Amino acid sequence: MKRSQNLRSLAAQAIDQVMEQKLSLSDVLPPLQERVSDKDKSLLQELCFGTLRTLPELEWLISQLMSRPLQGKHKVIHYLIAVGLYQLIHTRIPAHAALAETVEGASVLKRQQFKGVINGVLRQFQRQSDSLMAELQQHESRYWHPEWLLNRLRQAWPQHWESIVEANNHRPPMWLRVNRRFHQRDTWLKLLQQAGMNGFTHQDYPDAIRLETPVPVAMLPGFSEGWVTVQDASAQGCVALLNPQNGENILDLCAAPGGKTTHILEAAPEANVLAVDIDKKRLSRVYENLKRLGMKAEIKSGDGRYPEQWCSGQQFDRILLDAPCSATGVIRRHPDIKWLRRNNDIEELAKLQSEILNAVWPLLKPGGTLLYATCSIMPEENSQQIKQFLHNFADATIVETGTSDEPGKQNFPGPDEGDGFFYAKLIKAS
Ligand SMILES: C[S@@+](CC[C@H](N)C(=O)[O-])C[C@H]1O[C@@H](n2cnc3c(N)ncnc32)[C@H](O)[C@@H]1O
Repeated sequence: MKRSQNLRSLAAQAIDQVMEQKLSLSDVLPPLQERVSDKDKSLLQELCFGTLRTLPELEWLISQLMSRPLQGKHKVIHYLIAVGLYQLIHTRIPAHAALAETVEGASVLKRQQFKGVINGVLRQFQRQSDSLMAELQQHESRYWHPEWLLNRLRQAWPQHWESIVEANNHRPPMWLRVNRRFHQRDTWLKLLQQAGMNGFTHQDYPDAIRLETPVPVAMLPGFSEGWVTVQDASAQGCVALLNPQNGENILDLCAAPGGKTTHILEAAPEANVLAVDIDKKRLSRVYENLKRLGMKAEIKSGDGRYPEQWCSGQQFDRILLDAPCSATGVIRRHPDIKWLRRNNDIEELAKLQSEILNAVWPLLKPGGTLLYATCSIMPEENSQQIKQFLHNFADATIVETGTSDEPGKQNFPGPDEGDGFFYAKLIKAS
């Protein structure tokens, strides 16, 4: 039996590490989850995700409620107060329990001296919440995004930025990919319905099903047998567009953790797939995913910018380049992205993407297909990147995904849709 832990103090520590040390929540949260009972895991996750999602609102409220913000080694208490406010505004946790547990969090963090301050701030919020929440509506903090990102979104997507922000601020839908090797999508959907759950198909992506209500994977028919995989619909669009065929040589570059490697092999089980990624630790998850689904691929670690390090003269029929990117299309799944990315990352990533794209184009056979994809919604990483590429490489033509003047297909996140994603399908002259 795990001892009961103060979840608010754990959440404050996780948020402190994301915000102050710029660590990813997906690295910080799992070791904390191990310290709590199964019952408490989902509440701890909700406190971390929710507080990071709404942080600008919480920060603005704290600035109204405290004359001097807590800094330095006491910053964790600042985040504890944010966790307290998050519960009062956005959860159904009874206010007295939210208050008591949050105040107690200060003792667990060995900062008893702040118990009175935390109690005072949270109670003052309760007294003034109507007027404070009304005033918040006059401030940019109501969008829950950092200023640099809002500015970029407004500039890039004057028509769409508000719906993008709205989608980013909601919990994501749960999408599944039905493994064609076992069932047709509609057959598995019937199995899901027989098990008392419901799902919806996607108009463009033939293997995708969105669950009406997210559930633990163990409840899904045949999950452990590999009948379905959790994967966002837009991510599935990559293999729909790549259209891999049995017998072909396929390079899956930037492959880890292997979500698309396994999809390629579900669509074309007899394809020869080489999966390459720079990150050895993430590559171990490609092995795990292949093993779960009983599939085989060649796996190599290497830098996409230097193919000579991992490819000895091989040529490919198809290349999937799922490029490293700002991940601005998946903020609703990873709200820490808003706080880990910086404004000038976008240009740095665009440079890296173009170096990788230029380096692997020569590995494509004449007549072959390269699918460039990102989970970004920034034109610099997407349409502008491909426009420049088409300008530089006369033997490249864009098909099915826009034109040379307006290259690519850009998906935006939506409540019943997949994540924000970009695809450009390029064919090499034969
Ligand atoms: C969007 S993720 C890939 C997701 C993966 N395709 C999937 O479907 O599961 C981008 C990947 O690019 C890898 N990466 C970053 N820089 C790279 C480089 N220079 N060469 C190769 N891989 C790189 C990262 O390690 C990361 O795994």
